[in-house]
Amino acid sequence: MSKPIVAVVGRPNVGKSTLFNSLCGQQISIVKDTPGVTRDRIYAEVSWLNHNFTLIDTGGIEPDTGDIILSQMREQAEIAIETADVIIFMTDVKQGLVDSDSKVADMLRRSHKPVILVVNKVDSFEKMMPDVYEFYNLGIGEPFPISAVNKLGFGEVLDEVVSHFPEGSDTDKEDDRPKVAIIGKPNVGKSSIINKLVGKNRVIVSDIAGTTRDAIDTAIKYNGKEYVFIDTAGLRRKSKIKEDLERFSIIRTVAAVERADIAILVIDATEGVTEQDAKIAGIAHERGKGIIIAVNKWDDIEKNDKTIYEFTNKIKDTLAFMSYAEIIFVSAKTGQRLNKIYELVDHIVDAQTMRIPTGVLNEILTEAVAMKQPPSDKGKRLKIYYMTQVSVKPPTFVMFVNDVALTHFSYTRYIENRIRESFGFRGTSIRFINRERKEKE
Ligand SMILES: Nc1nc2c(ncn2[C@@H]2O[C@H](COP(=O)(O)OP(=O)(O)OP(=O)(O)O)[C@@H](O)[C@H]2O)c(=O)[nH]1
Ligand SMILES: Nc1nc2c(ncn2[C@@H]2O[C@H](COP(=O)(O)OP(=O)(O)OP(=O)(O)O)[C@@H](O)[C@H]2O)c(=O)[nH]1
Repeated sequence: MSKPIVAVVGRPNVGKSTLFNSLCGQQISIVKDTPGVTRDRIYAEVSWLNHNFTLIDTGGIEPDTGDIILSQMREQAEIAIETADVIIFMTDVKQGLVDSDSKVADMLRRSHKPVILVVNKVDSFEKMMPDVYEFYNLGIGEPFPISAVNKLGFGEVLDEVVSHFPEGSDTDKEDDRPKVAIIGKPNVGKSSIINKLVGKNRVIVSDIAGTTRDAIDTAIKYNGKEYVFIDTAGLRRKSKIKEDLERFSIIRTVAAVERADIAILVIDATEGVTEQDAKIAGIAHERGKGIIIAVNKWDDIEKNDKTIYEFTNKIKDTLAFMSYAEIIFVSAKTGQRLNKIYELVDHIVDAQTMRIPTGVLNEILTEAVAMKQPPSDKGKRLKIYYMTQVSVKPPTFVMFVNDVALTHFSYTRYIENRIRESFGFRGTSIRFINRERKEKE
């Protein structure tokens, strides 16, 4: 399932943050013990009618001179054109039409992406509409007046946004080739890995159904089967601002991971695992994607018989929130163990789509509860009546309980571990939903 991406572009101070917060307010989910990029508010999930999409704020830090603003807006627009299905171009009725708006509008028009022109700070539609019409001059269509602060005009804008989504973008595709995003910090060897895997096995990529992005996808045939690799490497941005570079790389990662079943997080063996790796890994984890951690440049470090063990421990420590991830040690230079990636991808796809019969699941639950009592609070004990698997990719289980307030993260984790001991589910996260049910048994 690939969710559409909507990017917001606009000058500093036009109200992007306000729009973002008003639209996403309660919906920004902070996943427990995930190092959250969501907290930096670069992207968030939005639901409108029957559509779900990822909203991205391309705006970076605030520059202080006109020149920098323009060059920064160009970068924002480029990143939006590159990654988004629909672009919201945001302007400000109070500042009026500015020269840099026109230049960016030209860029967006040439991209042939759907662009929705939004004019913010129209706090009174009645009084300010004449000023809004001025924005027709940008030549990118009808301006939509909104007031981000007062949440006015959102319905019209969102209707317009979802009307541009590619047909069937939020339903499952008939394309059943595994889709694998290669993610990681700059310079860890993402392109080198893809290039080595390609060797002589590249096949021409046909469009992945439902996407309008000019993606850098590579289809590779291995053992008679096709795999699609989605690259986030290259395209080095010229920005001198470090925060912007990081923001852009996060946006591209979100866009790639959104379209993938599995993410390969590439780590540089010569640098070890870092907080930045954890941040990038969190993007795939939050989305419930399959995960392979590939420790690359394995040829380039000194090793003894404990090195793999020590490295594995360090990864498990820094990336404790995804202990289910598969870990491999590879070299894009020598090709060492690279072909094992296909095998792991196949296994993970199986794990992501595995369905456990309710009967078997409940045998495990009964045994788990007998071995360790559920938590209690103020004399009342949690009861788990039964559980059932409701979906796949990632495997999701509903637990019917007497009182949701009594459920506890650590006990759910305990149940998860019991389930993993029985069924593996290697390489994929699994999710639990607690649902209250009237006591009757
Ligand atoms: N009157 C009015 N003010 C608004 C509205 N939306 C935002 N503002 C104000 O405009 C200012 C800038 O808003 P932000 O949301 O921080 O703008 P931004 O585009 O995210 O700015 P950067 O973070 O610099 O890119 C704030 O003082 C907001 O309160 C609106 O609908 N009406
Ligand atoms: N020794 C060694 N060097 C490697 C290996 N893989 C990549 N490199 C080197 O690491 C550098 C970065 O490799 P790239 O493949 O460009 O890295 P990337 O992650 O695609 O980088 P960005 O485009 O910045 O995102 C290059 O100089 C490669 O030659 C490896 O397995 N062993």
